Amino acid sequence: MSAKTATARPAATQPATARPAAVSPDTGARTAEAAGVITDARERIDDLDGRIIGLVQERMAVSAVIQRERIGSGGRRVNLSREMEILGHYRDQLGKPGTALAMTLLELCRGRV
Ligand SMILES: C=C(O[C@@H]1C=C(C(=O)O)C=C[C@H]1O)C(=O)O
Repeated sequence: MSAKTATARPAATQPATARPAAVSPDTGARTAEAAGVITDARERIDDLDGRIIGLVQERMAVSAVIQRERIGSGGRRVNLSREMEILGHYRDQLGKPGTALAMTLLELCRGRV
C-alpha cells in the first residue's frame, strides 16, 4: 500500500503499520512507564504459567499412579466422592470459576467421564 493511500484514511482504519508509532503497541500502554511495568509483570506471568503447567503435569502423573493402582486392584478409574471433595476445595478457595478449573484439571488427569 502506498503512503498516499494510508494517509488518505482516518487513522483508526489505517493498517497498524501506517499509523503513528504508539509507545508500545504490544502492551497496549500509552506511556513508556506503563509499558515497562506491563512488560515486567508479563515476565512474571510467563514464569508463573510455566510453573502452573509443570504442576499440572506433575498432578497428572501422580493421579495416573493412583488410577493405575486402583484399576490394577480391580477397582474403577473414577472415584466420585474424592472428586466432589476436590471440586469443593477449589470452589471454597476460588469461587464458582474454581469449580470449572477443578473440572478441567480432573479431565486432564483422568480423561472425560
Ligand atoms: C487420583 C484419583 O483418581 C481419580 C482422579 C482424581 C484426581 O485426579 O484428583 C480424583 C478422583 C478419581 O476420579 C483418586 O482417587 O485420588
